[in-house]
Amino acid sequence: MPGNENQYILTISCPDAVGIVAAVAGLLAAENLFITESSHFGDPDTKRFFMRTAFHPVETGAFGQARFAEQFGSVATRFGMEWRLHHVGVRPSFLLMVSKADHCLNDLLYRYRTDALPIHIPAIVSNHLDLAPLAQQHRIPFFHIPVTKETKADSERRMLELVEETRAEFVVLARYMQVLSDETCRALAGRAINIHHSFLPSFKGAKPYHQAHERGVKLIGATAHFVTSDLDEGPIIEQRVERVSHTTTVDQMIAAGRDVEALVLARAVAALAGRRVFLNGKRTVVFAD
Ligand SMILES: Nc1nc2c(c(=O)[nH]1)N[C@@H](CN(C=O)c1ccc(C(=O)N[C@@H](CCC(=O)O)C(=O)O)cc1)CN2
Repeated sequence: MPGNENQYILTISCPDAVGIVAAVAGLLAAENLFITESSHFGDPDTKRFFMRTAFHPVETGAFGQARFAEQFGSVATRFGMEWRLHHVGVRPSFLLMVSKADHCLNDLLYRYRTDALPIHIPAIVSNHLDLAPLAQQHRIPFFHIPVTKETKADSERRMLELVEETRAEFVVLARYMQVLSDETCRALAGRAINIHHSFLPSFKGAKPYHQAHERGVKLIGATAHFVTSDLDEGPIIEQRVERVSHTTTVDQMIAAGRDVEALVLARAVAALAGRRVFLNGKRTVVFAD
């Protein structure tokens, strides 16, 4: 089994139909490509089909992405596919956005530093200076973009410029506590995710633990979701819960929630980096790792 240098991941989504898997596998076989892992799902509601196939060329060095695109093109056209080919050796790039809370950023940076999360982090952006030292410790460029009602549009324009300049593929709101405008959400559609500190759809908004405590819940949680104009309504990628009781104070909920938020966000970033996440209307398809 070759290392990452010869591993590829093919991701496909298209209207569901008979013969898709056979056509894809047949093309890969014809190109002498060895499938190491493959997952697929057809949604009976959206009538949409999703497939993720990992493969490597049998003969090292015999594979060309241009030739693959040429050969695969006929299959893609026949089924109306949206498809992408990802080289496993190329680390996807995630621009991180934070405010003052450091637990999600700290966790992502630890996994990045220890190579548990094979990604590239070109920049950390914040509307406060509190987390600049953490970025400097990891030698990651830090950009302070304050946000007020008056500067919001310019601040978001600068953030989008940084996404372009750093060529970040994804944007992660790692407890970034400003609501992004519709325009910015459109610019980042399908490539920006947020960690919300509740088990959505319960307790949307800025203070979910206070809402949870007031409601007297017995489970708290966290949700990683795509960012859309509708606050905390985006398609869900990952969720997790933690048991609490009548004795649990709001501060204890916030403390317990930190670990849940950090884990949920790290799992969502890992799933995106592994090319296992697909948008499926208001929902997602997330293939297991
Ligand atoms: N367009 C979107 N932007 C953001 C989303 C989203 O789903 N869509 N998620 C939030 C994160 N978040 C909850 O997870 C959240 C953050 C902030 C607020 C809020 O009301 N903020 C106030 C300002 C608060 C402050 O200055 O500290 C506001 O923006 O007026 C609600 C929910 C990130 N952005």
